[in-house]
Amino acid sequence: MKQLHKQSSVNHRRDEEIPSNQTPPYSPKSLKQPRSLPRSINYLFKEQRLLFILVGILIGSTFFILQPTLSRLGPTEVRSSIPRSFSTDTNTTTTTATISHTQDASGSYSADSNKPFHGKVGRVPVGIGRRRMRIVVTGGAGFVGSHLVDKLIGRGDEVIVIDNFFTGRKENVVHLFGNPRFELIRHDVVEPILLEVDQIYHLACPASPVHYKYNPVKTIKTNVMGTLNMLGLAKRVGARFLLTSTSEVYGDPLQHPQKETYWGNVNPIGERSCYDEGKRTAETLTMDYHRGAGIWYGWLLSYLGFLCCHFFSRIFKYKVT
Ligand SMILES: O=C(O)[C@H]1O[C@H](OP(=O)(O)OP(=O)(O)OC[C@H]2O[C@@H](n3ccc(=O)[nH]c3=O)[C@H](O)[C@@H]2O)[C@H](O)[C@@H](O)[C@@H]1O
Repeated sequence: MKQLHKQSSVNHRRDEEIPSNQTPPYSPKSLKQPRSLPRSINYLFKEQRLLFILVGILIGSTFFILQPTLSRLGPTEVRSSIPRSFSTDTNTTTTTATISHTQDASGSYSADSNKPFHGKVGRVPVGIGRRRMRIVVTGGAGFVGSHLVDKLIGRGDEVIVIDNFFTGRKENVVHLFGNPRFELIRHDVVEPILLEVDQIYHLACPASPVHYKYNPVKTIKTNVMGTLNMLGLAKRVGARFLLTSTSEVYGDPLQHPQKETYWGNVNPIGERSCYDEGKRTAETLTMDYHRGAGIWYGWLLSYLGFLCCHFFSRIFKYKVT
């Protein structure tokens, strides 16, 4: 303690030794006289100053002309090298969309490389575009879901994907990692989740017979409890809701093609019922929430047609009330 005290007193003395008049006394600058015009022009022409100014202007303009192009190539808008095709007609109440893909024997997908990507990412000036929406897509890492997510991100919305990766793959959405408008949550829809969103696209469900028959009880649980949870969320936060149903809800139909007024020819106890009846119940729940809670809803029926073992196309019929 004593030593410290000594040290501080020494420092104090040193401070005292510093001469107080080190900084020169303040002397106000004499006021500058405004330059005359010929002198300014002379100044510009000396030492090639005008040339340097012109070169500077040229570099600046080149940067601002090229900047929009460069930003489109930036990391946030980097698109998958896989071209995708998805078109919707939002001006009418009926929307059709087609997706063409090839599927390899292992069940992994790659898009038809001849198809151009129509979902152009354009720059919308601030204040002109519509309000950005926050959308949750369940099953967004799956085949249909990942294309839907691309479309939504492409039009400028924020997307939260919820998926338990039962059949979905991170590879389907990996090109969106790092995009500030994209989030991925590993979550099973049979458990409730609370998110603040404007719209819910509910796609989570094993879709192929191999997968939905693997654990039939889980399949129907996903359809019933998962849909209930998502409808509950929609009611709570006032979100619009879209359910992906299936043409399988008609069972073994006696009508071809099936109209939405047709109720089907179904088997509630067969091996496929976990999927068919699960989707039927999901439709029932959606309509009941719509009637009871006034949720705006839509549904998407998918018709799967195998053209050959490695190629298939799907046509979706989307009806919004
Ligand atoms: O053809 C149809 O009718 C089906 O089309 C799509 O299914 P799809 O994209 O073809 O199938 P997957 O690629 O297997 O995608 C389903 C997604 O749901 C996810 N999932 C599945 C099951 C589950 O319990 N939770 C869950 O998040 C899977 O991991 C996967 O990402 C829809 O997602 C299904 O709801 C619809 O029944």
